[in-house]
Amino acid sequence: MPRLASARYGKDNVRVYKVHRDEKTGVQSVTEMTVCCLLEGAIDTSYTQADNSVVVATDSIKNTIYIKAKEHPVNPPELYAGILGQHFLDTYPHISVANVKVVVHRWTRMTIDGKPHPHSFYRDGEETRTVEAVIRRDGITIKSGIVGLTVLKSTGSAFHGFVRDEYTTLKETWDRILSTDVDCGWTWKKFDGLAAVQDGVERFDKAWEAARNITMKTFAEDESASVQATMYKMCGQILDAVPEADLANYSLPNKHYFEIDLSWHKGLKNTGEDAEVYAPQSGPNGLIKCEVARS
Ligand SMILES: O=c1[nH]c(=O)c2[nH]c(=O)[nH]c2[nH]1
Repeated sequence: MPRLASARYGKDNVRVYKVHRDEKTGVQSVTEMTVCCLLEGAIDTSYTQADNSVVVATDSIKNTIYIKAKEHPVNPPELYAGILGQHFLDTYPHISVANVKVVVHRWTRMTIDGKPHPHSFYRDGEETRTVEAVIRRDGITIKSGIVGLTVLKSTGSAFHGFVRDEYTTLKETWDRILSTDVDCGWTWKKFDGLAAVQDGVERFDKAWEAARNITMKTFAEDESASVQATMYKMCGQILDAVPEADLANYSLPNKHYFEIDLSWHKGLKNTGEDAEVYAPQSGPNGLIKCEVARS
């Protein structure tokens, strides 16, 4: 007999937009997010015995995502994720885990004639702010992150001293282009419950801002010996800046820019110190990951 080893279900790709209108100033603020909410619990019979009596319909889960966004703040996303997940545990005794993922998309306020515009915004990149929360009756775990922040430095990056053997063609370099799409995260120490998430809620925006600044400053200023060495430094700085986080992680593609030998055309010099025109590669790319904990 087969055995149901694990199961979760819910609604994915629920797109939500919320506006806040400041009646006094007329200034409006907007949040756009994509939400995934998957439930676990005593739901096995819905799979094994076609028993729908234990199923909170995914359509109802979608409705709940909208209703909780109306009833409660959606910022910071860590708080909204906690509120949404807690609702399912409080409402349905047979549900024991809510897995909530929130992806916040950028809408940056326009500056028009030097002034912040009260109700117009632009998408200044595909970078998102992410939250993965797991809500259980004995506590809430939250991982926050930044995904899709594309960065490039045109110098200040080297890569040499790596293994050279009969498989190696890569030349050592003391000066290369470094580019990546940042995917980084920081995992919060477990919260006892929703009240603990709510208490000192400003920690979440502060950590996000710190992680973003650390990522960009270290990327820009580090004389990088490798992606590995630079990302490890970033993780350490995030752990210093966010004392309530006990893990920091990065996953970084190494997006290669190849030199082009143009010497065949009138002896044009375009390699080594003369390199100016490069060929950006869409793949293959390196992919380098690490997770750093407190010692
Ligand atoms: O920073 C780097 N790390 C590597 O592991 C690696 N491997 C490679 O071919 N180029 C690079 N660059």
